[in-house]
Amino acid sequence: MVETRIGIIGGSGLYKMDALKNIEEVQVQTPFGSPSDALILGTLEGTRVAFLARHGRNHTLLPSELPFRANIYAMKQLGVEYLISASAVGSLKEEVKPLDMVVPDQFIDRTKNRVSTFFGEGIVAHIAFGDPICKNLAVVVAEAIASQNLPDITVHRGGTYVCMEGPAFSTKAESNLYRSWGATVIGMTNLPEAKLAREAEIAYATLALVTDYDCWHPDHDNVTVDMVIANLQRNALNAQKVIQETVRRLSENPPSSDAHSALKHAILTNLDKAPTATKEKLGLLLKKYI
Ligand SMILES: CSC[C@H]1O[C@H](OP(=O)(O)O)[C@H](O)[C@@H]1O
Ligand SMILES: Nc1ncnc2[nH]cnc12
Repeated sequence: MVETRIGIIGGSGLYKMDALKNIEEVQVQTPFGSPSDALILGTLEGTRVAFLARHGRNHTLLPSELPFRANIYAMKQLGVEYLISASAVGSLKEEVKPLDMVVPDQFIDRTKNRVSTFFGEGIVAHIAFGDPICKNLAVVVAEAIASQNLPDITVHRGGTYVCMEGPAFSTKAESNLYRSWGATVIGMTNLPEAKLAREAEIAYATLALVTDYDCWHPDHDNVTVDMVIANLQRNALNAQKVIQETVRRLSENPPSSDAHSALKHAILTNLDKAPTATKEKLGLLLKKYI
């Protein structure tokens, strides 16, 4: 059921893409359960894409409750090879201001108790994750932002996204610790999402939409949901335009990606000796290697 090569996961405040045409809602079932919501197949800039509201269209799922494996596997089942992750983040740097956009190139995992792999049950794999974001896809996203010439909005290329567990926001001690590490932005959802995309050999890049200065900045109030949503609403149209331009560029010239062969040197178990049930469950991921 190859429907599209391009997937979009909309984060907080981005629960739909207004520009999507010829919409079809698809309830996708996966071996890892149901995704956060129906996948919305539609045409954007003449290209078929799959859109998923990360928290559900009514924002009913906490970061800790997200069915990360089902979300990524569902995208894989639809044929997705490039995944754009839109995410609301807090800024950890003075120069990264609310409403700016960041295309990170690194993550620090501060999540707890999240299942971060499709593997196990008799099949062991260790993907390379030194460069967790697809460099070539990240360039397309960054160029798409720059092309919009958004007034008073800066695009920051590169940077480190700290992924915390949540749902409570950070303490000042945590926020300043992350700043001392040189991290750029903070969110609650891009891991294990990016790890699972890599295991699924899907190129992944984040469009991080800065909504606040978290709780460290002496001249700004501590982050609240109201603050995040208000800034997301101010930036929602810009975010959709950026995603639309990214899709246009991707469909014109899909970049190569190391992610597309991520499992080639990662599977440790001799698949001839692996449990049949697990091979069937992971069939979509393993079909090139069996
Ligand atoms: C509403 S503020 C916290 C919430 O927003 C971000 O979600 P997403 O990454 O899906 O845009 C953050 O990760 C938290 O889930
Ligand atoms: N300050 C913050 N911390 C974690 N996730 C966020 N999403 C938006 N702002 C955030």
